[in-house]
Amino acid sequence: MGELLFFVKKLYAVTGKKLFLNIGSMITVSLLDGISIYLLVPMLGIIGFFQIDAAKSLPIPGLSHLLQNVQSTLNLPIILAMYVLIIAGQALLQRSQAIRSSQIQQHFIRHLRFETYRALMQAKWDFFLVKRKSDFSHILTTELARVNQGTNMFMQLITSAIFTAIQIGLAFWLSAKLTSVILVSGIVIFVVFRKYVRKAQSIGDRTTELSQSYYAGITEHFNGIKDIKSNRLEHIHLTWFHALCKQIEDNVTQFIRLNSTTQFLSRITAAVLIVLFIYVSFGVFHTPAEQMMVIIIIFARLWPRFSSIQSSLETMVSMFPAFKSVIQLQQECKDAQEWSVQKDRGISPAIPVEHGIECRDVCFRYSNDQHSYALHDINIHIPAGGLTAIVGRSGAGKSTLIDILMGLMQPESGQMLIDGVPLTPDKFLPLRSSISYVSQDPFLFHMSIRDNLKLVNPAASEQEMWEALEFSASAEFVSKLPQGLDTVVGDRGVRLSGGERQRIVLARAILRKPSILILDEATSALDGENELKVQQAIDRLKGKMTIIVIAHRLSTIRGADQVIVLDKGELIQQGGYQQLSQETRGIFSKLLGYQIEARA
Ligand SMILES: Nc1ncnc2c1ncn2[C@@H]1O[C@H](COP(=O)(O)OP(=O)(O)OP(=O)(O)O)[C@@H](O)[C@H]1O
Repeated sequence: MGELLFFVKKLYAVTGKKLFLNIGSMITVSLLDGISIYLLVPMLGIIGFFQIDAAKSLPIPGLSHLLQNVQSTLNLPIILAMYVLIIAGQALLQRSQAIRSSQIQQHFIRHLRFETYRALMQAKWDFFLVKRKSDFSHILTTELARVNQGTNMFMQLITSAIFTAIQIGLAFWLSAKLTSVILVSGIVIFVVFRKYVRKAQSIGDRTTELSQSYYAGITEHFNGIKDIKSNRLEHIHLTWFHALCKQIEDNVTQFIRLNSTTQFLSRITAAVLIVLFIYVSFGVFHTPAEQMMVIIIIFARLWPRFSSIQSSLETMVSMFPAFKSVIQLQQECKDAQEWSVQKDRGISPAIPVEHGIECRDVCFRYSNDQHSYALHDINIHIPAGGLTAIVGRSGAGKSTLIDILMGLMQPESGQMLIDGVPLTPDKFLPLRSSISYVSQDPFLFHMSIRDNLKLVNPAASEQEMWEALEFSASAEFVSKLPQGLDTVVGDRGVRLSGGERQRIVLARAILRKPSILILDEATSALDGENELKVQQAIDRLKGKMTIIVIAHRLSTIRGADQVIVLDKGELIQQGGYQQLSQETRGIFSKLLGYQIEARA
């Protein structure tokens, strides 16, 4: 019940007055429907089906008088025409109400979809480190589709509920005793059927679990398809997939079985009730035939609504877990929102770095229950306009340091300063506006090279794009592609080699004209010749921007103004390339020695 209320509140918050307007038109449609049934009485009276004493048979103040007048003053064609007019008016209203219902539903889903996506986009980087990405896709697709279906059911439910309430009201007016009998039976059935609604909700919970596993599984498998195929792991994944599909099938069958059971029970109950009803009306209450007929017509139309209310309720309730997971994700994202996102409207003015970036006593752990620190007591100064290289063994903390330098994560203690001014969370986004970052695993979108480049600088001219490609030693290979700049690179850039992909991403980073360029193993996939070209181009950038490079191949950082050596999260050496290579006891010269040995 709490969930239903929360859902309705949210629906109202998003759709506002439209929801009430729709309910108003539902009431009108139902009233017209009732009137059209009442018109049957004078119609049948005129035809001579039975003799009507409206005052006795339809004891509704005003209406009986009106019907008697109608019967005595109007002839059959006019009553028939009125009937058609009312039905046509009702159909017209029903049409616009159906459209409005769908608009409300679509507006609500669009809102939820956008709100969720925006919340995700505005969440901090650490949030993504602890979450499964497939869960986001799952919520944004499957779960929202279920919420859509549930909202549709909700609209149907209120239509049916209003229709039922009005028809019951009319019938009550006509015969309070008979209607009470039916109403009490209806309420008893509803209470008895409540356990089916609860069961529907638990099936809904299971649906969420299963489809989450399905999404996570297939996303992971297709991300690792090369490993699966090359290591002959297909059968393991097929077995998993087969078992999960079977569970999904069983779960759906269980829901259908439940739904059909309630439908079945409801039909049987309807038949028993009608029989009882006729017996009680004739035998006990001696109800007049025409009044009986109107009540029977009303209930014959009403009962399917009763069962559809039950069915809609089950479907709607089975969608609540999906709604809950959408709202829960939104809340988690809001709790993890970027510090400065409220003030930032997408385009933050870049922070110019004139003197340098400094880390003062920076400590960082990925989680509070970890003993070891990924970074411990880091004190460094990165001069503006210079080339700083960060080196160290695998797991030393290089990428973590870069993430902190980019304001993606906040130090647990200590602080970062830009030109001597502490970097507060409200400056994280402006700082990132001045950075171009190329990761270890460069990412290209499934579009043309041109579109990939223009992503960061939509106004870039043809010449600027070719200059950036020239910088990253990719102009030659791009010009040889059959479609040149318009070549589509495939999913994540799969149609290019690793080295080509890296070079395009590098061109994209340069095209942004950043004041800080961060390269995390950005030339690792290049051959010697291209790496040298890129190296020389980076050296030429010195003085124009602040460059920070993470490199495993130490030969690529010979031109660095400063080398920072990390080990197990600690800063263990800092200085010029030549200076560190001569400190024979230091880790840097050891690492250098291993690499010379490996090449020999
Ligand atoms: N998301 C994470 N959650 C928990 N621990 C992490 C996470 N990412 C990194 N670590 C840990 O933090 C430490 C530093 O990792 P980091 O990725 O910064 O090292 P690195 O020097 O960049 O390594 P590599 O050269 O292999 O990329 C490692 O011990 C690593 O296991």
